[in-house]
Amino acid sequence: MALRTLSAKSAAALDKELMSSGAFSIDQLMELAGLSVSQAVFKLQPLNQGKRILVACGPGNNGGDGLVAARHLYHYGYQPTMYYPKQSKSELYQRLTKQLKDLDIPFTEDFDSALKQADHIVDAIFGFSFSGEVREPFPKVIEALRDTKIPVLAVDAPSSWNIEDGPPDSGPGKGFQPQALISLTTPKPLVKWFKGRHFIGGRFLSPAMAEKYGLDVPPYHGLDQLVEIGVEGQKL
Ligand SMILES: NC(=O)C1=CN([C@@H]2O[C@H](COP(=O)(O)OP(=O)(O)OC[C@H]3O[C@@H](n4cnc5c(N)ncnc54)[C@H](O)[C@@H]3O)[C@@H](O)[C@H]2O)[C@H](O)CC1
Ligand SMILES: [K+]
Repeated sequence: MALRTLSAKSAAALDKELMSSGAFSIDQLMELAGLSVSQAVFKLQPLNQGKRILVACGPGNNGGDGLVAARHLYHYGYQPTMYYPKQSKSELYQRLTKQLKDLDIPFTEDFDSALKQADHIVDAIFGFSFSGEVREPFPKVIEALRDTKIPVLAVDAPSSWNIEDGPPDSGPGKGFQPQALISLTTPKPLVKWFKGRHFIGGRFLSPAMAEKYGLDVPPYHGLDQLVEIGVEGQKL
């Protein structure tokens, strides 16, 4: 089983195609992506080992995956706290945010204090559309993720890593190596530099679409919305 990687450009093209000829809405894709993220947290952080999950969300769809994951985590019995400093005004994000507020899930602007009270962190800041130097207000957040001893699950990419070239040589993300990563749809080239536990999620890829992009449909089992890569028989 070889899961091939997809460049940032091809990942964006596949996303677009899923939402045009594939007839999916962004809400659907994000719901399934976020559901996968929540299942990865469930595997990495059993409820009886600490329920406090700090979910750091960026301004784009990677952040949206974090918003969706937080809702599922709440329903599983976790206590999510949201850090979402650059909130999108689009209707989808307003709805996802309201759904969390209706569950009394707290939103904080004080990332450092929230970090001190977290058992696990979800890095949903930047995904495949990240480029260049990390802009405000995120440099100090990336630094904190780099330096913390609390485990971090990165969504689609460790935030601040270049999608093609991996970890940055300078800046706040230099030396950031999260404990776990969940790649959505398929891994991006940066996984070559990633050393932790690696999951694939986003269980919506059709065999025809996979073939068109030269990918394999990951070997999902039963009800699972994710598959761990690098465990026996599923080496990348
Ligand atoms: N098919 C799938 O796999 C799906 C994946 N999803 C997730 O969507 C992201 C990609 O989302 P996109 O909105 O294209 O971009 P990002 O969230 O990665 O980031 C864009 C956001 O970030 C800002 N930004 C970019 N660079 C910087 C920088 N250097 N400093 C600060 N800010 C920056 C930019 O301005 C935008 O606002 C993918 O990775 C998955 O996680 C979908 O949820 C569903 C389908
Ligand atoms: K991320």
